[in-house]
Amino acid sequence: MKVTRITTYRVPPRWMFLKIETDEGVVGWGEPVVEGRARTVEAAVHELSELVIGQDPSRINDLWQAMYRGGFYRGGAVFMSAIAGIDQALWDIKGKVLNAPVYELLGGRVRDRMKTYCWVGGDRPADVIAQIKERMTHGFDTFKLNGCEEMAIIATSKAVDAAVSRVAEIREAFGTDVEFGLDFHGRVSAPMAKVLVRELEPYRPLFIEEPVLAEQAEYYPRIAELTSIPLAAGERMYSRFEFKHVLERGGISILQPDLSHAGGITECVKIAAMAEAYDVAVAPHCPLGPIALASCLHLDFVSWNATLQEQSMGIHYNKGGEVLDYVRNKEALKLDAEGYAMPFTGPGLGIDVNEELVIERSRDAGDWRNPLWRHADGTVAEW
Ligand SMILES: O=C(O)C(=O)C[C@@H](O)[C@H](O)CO
Ligand SMILES: [Mg+2]
Repeated sequence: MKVTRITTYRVPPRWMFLKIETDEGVVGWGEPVVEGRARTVEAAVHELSELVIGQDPSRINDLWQAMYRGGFYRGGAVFMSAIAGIDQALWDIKGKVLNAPVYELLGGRVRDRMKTYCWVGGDRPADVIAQIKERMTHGFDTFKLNGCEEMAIIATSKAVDAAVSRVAEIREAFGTDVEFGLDFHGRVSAPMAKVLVRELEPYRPLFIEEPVLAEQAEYYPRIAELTSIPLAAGERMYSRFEFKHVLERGGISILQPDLSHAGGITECVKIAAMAEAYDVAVAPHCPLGPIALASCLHLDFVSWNATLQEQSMGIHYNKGGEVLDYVRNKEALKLDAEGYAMPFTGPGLGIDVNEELVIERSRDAGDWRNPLWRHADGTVAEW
């Protein structure tokens, strides 16, 4: 079998799907994207396709190494997201050829179902109590929200109080009937992270995500020394070679590799295994579409230390498109009454992509951008 063509489709709300065709008619789908830089990743995919077209799609490991090492420069959000989408599609093809779900090809399931969580609140966390109540009617009991709005490098007590009181309200309203992660989203400086983790400690959030920016990773162990709240990070790290430093330094209890940013299934399964050796959990990051989510779930089903799966159904970013829109076999991503995902039964990634709708929606995909925030003094603020 040979790869004959790689096609990319930018689609609403802010995703990109990739289709790999072969000379034997087997097709695989992937989801490469850097949110807000879809066209850049699209260009990277088509440059990398020179290494894939004409090749045997079954040789995923060799194709991965060629894409990663073959261009001299490596790593980073764009290249690793492009590789991720191609990798996902190659696994999809392999599973279809061998008539097995990807998790079977990776050694079979360690669990019967996978716990998921959903977002509440938006860029600026608001209405979280009402949204938690609403999501609980659908069986969710685990949530994530942004921990704060813009946060100055040395923030005011008012800004700290706003972050803490929101969490206090959640505990006041739901007690321990709910669990929730707080996403600092890289908005919090190292000095303010020390303040916030101490103030938040009494409310026991399930985890604090991106307590500081990934480029401040040396602070993870220092912040971890100040709190018992598990720290989580990973959505802006892109390969084993970045995650290894985090594991060696310590401080992070939950790694959150993104299957559409960190080199795909091939790379993230290795990251999950590395994390297990350090007694660190994995909770794959996934604010994206159905193919990304399916890729995460195949990793979850074979990783003993997978603890939670982010899924973006109803996330505040999904304007103009929802996770199940592009999926014919919507039942494959149906969550049970307690918010768990079930093992796929179909071959490959287990997602039957509605290609007609993808093509139609790709004609007017728009170019999603995250907002550029600024502090009151006009300086750029971390979004
Ligand atoms: O889901 C998360 O944890 C996020 O931090 C969302 C962020 O990754 C946006 O997707 C960036 O566009
Ligand atoms: Mg996040």
